[in-house]
Amino acid sequence: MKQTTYTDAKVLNQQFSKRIAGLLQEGIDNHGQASLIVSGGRTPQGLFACLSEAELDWSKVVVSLADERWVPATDDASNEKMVREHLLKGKAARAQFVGLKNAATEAQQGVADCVANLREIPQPFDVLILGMGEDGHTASLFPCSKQIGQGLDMDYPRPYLAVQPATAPNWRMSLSLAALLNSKHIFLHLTGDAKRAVLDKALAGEDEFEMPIRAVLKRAEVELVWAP
Ligand SMILES: O=C(O)C(O)[C@@H](O)[C@H](O)[C@H](O)COP(=O)(O)O
Repeated sequence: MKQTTYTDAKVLNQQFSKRIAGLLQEGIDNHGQASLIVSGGRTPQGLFACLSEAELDWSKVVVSLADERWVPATDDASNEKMVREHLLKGKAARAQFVGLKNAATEAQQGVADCVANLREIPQPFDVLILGMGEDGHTASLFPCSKQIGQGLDMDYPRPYLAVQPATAPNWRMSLSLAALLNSKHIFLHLTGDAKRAVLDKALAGEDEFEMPIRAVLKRAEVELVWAP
C-alpha cells in the first residue's frame, strides 16, 4: 500500500485536496466529466472545505457518496447534509451531486432508485475517498451487520445494498465492495494514532468479515493518506 504522511491535518487537507483536484482535472480532460465518491463521518470535513476552493470546472464534476445513513437530508446524521455544508460550497457549489437517500421509507426499498441514479455518475469512478471506523468498517460495510456477506461478495448483483449495523444507529445505504473497487484512484483517508493502530491491526490479519477494510486493501491499489 502506498502511504503519504503529512505533518498535520491542516497540511494534509491542503495537499490532498490539490491531488484530488488534479485527478478530477485529468478525468475532465480525458472524458469531459469526472466523478468523486466521498465518505461521511468527521474525518473528511476539513478536507472538503479546502477542496471546495479548488480551481476546477466543477460543473463537470459529479459528486456522490460511498454510503449514506437512511435519515432525511436535513438530519445531522446525514452524509448528504455534511457534504452539502462542507464540500458543495464556494467553487464546488457548481458540482452535480447524486445523493443516496431517496423517498423510500426503508433503505431496502430505496436500493432500486440508487441503482438507477448510478447512471448519472461517470464510471469507473475517478476518485474514491474512503474512511474507516474503529471496527474496521469502510463505507457502510459493517463487520457486525447481517448483510456483510452480500456487501463483500464480489458477485453480488447490485452496486448498492441496504445495511443495518448492529453497533451504529440507522439503516445505511452502501456501495458494495465490487462497486467501490470500480474506481481509478482509491484513497484511505485517516487521521490520528487510534485509526493508524486500527489500520495496523487490519494489515496484520486476513479475516475480511472481522475487518471489511481488509477486503479493499487486498484487492485494490489503495493509497493511505494520513496525518497525526
Ligand atoms: O458515513 C459513514 O459513517 C462512513 O462513510 C464511514 O465509513 C466513515 O468513513 C467511518 O465511520 C469513519 O468515520 P469518522 O471519520 O467519523 O471517524
